[in-house]
Amino acid sequence: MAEPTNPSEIARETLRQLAMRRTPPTPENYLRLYHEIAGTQPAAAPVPERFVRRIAQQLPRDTAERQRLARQLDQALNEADTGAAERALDQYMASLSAEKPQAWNELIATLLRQWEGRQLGWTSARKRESLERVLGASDPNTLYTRLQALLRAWGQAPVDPERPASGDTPELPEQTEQPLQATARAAPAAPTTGALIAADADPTELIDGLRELIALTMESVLPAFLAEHPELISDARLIANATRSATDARALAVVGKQLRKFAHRLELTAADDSEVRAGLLDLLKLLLENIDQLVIDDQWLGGQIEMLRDIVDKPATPRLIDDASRRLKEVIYKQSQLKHNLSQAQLMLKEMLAGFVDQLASFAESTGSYHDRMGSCARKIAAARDISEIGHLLDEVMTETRNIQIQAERSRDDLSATRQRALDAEKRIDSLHKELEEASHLVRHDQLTGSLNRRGLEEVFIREAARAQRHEVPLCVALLDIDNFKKLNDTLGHQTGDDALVHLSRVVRENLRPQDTLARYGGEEFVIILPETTLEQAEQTLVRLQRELTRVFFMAGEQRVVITFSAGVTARAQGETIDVVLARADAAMYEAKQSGKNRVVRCKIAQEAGNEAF
Ligand SMILES: Nc1nc2c(ncn2[C@@H]2O[C@H](COP(=O)(O)OP(=O)(O)OP(=O)(O)O)[C@@H](O)[C@H]2O)c(=O)[nH]1
Repeated sequence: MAEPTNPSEIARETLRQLAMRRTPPTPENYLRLYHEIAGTQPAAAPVPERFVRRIAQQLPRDTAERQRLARQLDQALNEADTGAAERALDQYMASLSAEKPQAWNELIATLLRQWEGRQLGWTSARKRESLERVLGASDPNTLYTRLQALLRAWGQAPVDPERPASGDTPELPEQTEQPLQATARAAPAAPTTGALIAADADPTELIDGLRELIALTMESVLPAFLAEHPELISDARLIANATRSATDARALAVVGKQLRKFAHRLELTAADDSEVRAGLLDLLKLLLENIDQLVIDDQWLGGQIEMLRDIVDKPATPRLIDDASRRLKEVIYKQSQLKHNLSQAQLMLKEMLAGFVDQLASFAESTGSYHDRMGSCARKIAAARDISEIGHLLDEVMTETRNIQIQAERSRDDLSATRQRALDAEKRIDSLHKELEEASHLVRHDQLTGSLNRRGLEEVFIREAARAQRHEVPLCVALLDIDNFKKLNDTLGHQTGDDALVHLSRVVRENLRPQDTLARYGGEEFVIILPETTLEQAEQTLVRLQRELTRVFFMAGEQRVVITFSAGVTARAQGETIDVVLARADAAMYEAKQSGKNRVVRCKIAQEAGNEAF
């Protein structure tokens, strides 16, 4: 038979052969036999669509370009547009081959540069945290891309004007009236939108940036405010992860839902927290208002109560609370010592009184037995028959009388000594009571001017230095010395000199910010601690104080007296103790005196040290 040539003949022959060869008539057997008869090659089996889609989904979308091409491929497959799908796939493959090798050297150099930089919203702690997270990437490509994104975020953040890079003098506003809370919480603050998303970025980059921003906020910012709600912290972290891996619209929609739910829970939690805070504050107020009903003698607590009332009446700042707790602890310590002395003195008084009563009792006993013996002598004398018997009895009477006289004298001396000791003890108890009352107010303050004394100054300096270091902000110290104070004392009297010191402290305190501290360093020398202040601003502050002192006269009776001072200001360099800083300020103050008084001199050395002045 002639070879079948047209398709219907081949098909017929194929069916015949299947029957003759007793081959099961499956589509595969039919196809194989058909090609055998036609002498053709079977076409490659069509690839199932599901399989193609799966491959498309697995394509890495780790750059904006690859994301765009992969999306085009998805769309072409959805629309069953094979031509468009092929084109998208070709371009995708070309993007892979065109990829430059990752320039790790450049990336690391940029990392070093950006690490040193001072970007708004990116404190060192926050940088370290985000870097650690990026370093957790599972493969080098992801690591490279994430690191790139992170550095782009750092690089796009505006320069932080309050945190100088090395070599810059930071420019702070003249009166940094910023509440402390804001400063303390600056570290975990969310980066500004501009820090992650440039306005001219393409939409894909914008979405990437926004996703990263949401993830960072959930991961690093929120936990700082949710310390008491660990379950919310772990949910926030889960959402951060979900946000990072949400690459298509559906996944983003899921994240959106989670975020909405989470925001609602946050709202409820915040409302509960604020209710608790308000409740506690009310409780404290109630306690403070009624303290006199609760304790028998509230005199010793006067200072502490006043301070606590001050705190609850004003909006509290960490600095205020820190200061108050330090002062409370100190007064509590001093008072516990005084109370110990007081109870010792009271015990002594009690013992003395007991001794006094014992002595009286034994004296009464001796006089009682003397009385008995005298009675027996009298009876013996009455019964005596001759004078020799009476002489013997008289000797006995004399001896007993002398003994009782000696004993009476001794008792009198003892009693008057005991009385004196009791009076002394009473006096001591009185003075301890007074000290207890004063301890509440005077522990850290100079009694004449009410400003801090040296001890108070040292404590404030240590606290401010630590704070400045922690927040990487400058800290300045000024030493001022009243000009020609000896002359003022000599011409107007020592009392007027004292009044002048009080006047100066009042004017200075009234013209400083609440966070600044004035301390009397000794004699007519004062120290001012200026937190979060650059050297230049510190100098300006001192000049302003000088002006203020010439404006607000000191009145010595009817006489107007202008008080001036010379000052040295310096910035604290990292790690410096108060002695080192004050020695520098003192040298500058000396220079101010030498160059004509009523001046402020900035310490030159500190300017260099001030590069790291925190
Ligand atoms: N009234 C009064 N005088 C004090 C007090 N402490 C120190 N002084 C006096 O302050 C004076 C300081 O004198 P000096 O050290 O010569 O300084 P000055 O006269 O101000 O001279 P310059 O510092 O060079 O301007 C001394 O006479 C001290 O007795 C105080 O608490 N009250």
